[in-house]
Amino acid sequence: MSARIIDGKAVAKSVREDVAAGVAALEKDHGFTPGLAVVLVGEDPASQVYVRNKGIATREAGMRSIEHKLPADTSQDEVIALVRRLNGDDEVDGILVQLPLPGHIDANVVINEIDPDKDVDGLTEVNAGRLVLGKDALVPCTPQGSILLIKTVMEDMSGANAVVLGRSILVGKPLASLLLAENCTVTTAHSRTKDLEEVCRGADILCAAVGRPEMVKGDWIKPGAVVIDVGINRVDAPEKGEGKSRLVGDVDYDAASAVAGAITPVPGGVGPMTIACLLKNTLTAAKRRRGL
Ligand SMILES: Nc1nc(=O)c2c([nH]1)NC[C@@H]1CN(c3ccc(C(=O)N[C@@H](CCC(=O)O)C(=O)O)cc3)C=[N+]21
Ligand SMILES: [Mg+2]
Repeated sequence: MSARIIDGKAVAKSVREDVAAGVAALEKDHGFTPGLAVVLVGEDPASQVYVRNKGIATREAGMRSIEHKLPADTSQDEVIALVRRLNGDDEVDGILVQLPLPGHIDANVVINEIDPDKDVDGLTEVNAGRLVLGKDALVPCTPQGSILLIKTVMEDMSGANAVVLGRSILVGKPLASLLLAENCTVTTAHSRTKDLEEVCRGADILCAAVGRPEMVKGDWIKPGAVVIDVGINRVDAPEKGEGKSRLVGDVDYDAASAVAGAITPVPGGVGPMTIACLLKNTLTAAKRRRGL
């Protein structure tokens, strides 16, 4: 094991402390407290855990958490009506609609109802457009957190070959835009990419965001590369006992950390940064909405 381990939990803690300080300053100087509204439709257990953790983190940062839990059979129109109400509520600075939504609801339609200035997930067409155009956007949390982690081990990404594995709207596409803004030479690789392993071997920065447990092998990695593992996959762990599971990333961590220069673990890497950046975006949205 030679790679430096990038401690996402520690970096996330420091981001959250900065947010808390910013929130306290807003309270003191302007007398208001930012509020984050989270909308959860249905009873998916993993989503319930995320939403609970987001609520805790929001309050820990000194902000208000407004939680709307709707039954799984809520209609798309009802969800849209709630989003519109939150758009018009001055106490609400950020709106997050927890994904995935139940199958009868079109997530794209619901997400695009969110006021772009309250879109703390950065998923509306307006924010995606602003990001690509290099304008002030609310930037999706996971890619934003990934960039912050790279910066802890690389002073200047300029000219580096960055490979993003995966082209999702949530992670791959916005991450490629952010790396380009850092002056990287960016390749977005995906399931149809030819010579995928060879493409990865050229990466000074390799970001894996495909959702396939341990797909990236040690010999796909350039010696000394920075490896950002965005995947959070729950797999069976019979060695821990019957019915037990564990979390693994998209990268074969043990093999990769023998080759890489720096690597994020799973858990404790990108995941905690996602929530920290959500709080950061909520503070940013609260200030911008009030012209601060
Ligand atoms: N509108 C929307 N925005 C999201 O950002 C969003 C979403 N929907 N739906 C679900 C996914 C998933 N997600 C995670 C956030 C933090 C961790 C996290 O902190 N993970 C811990 C481990 C947690 C555990 O032990 O299960 C870690 O990686 O160390 C994981 C996953 C945000 N998501
Ligand atoms: Mg993908």
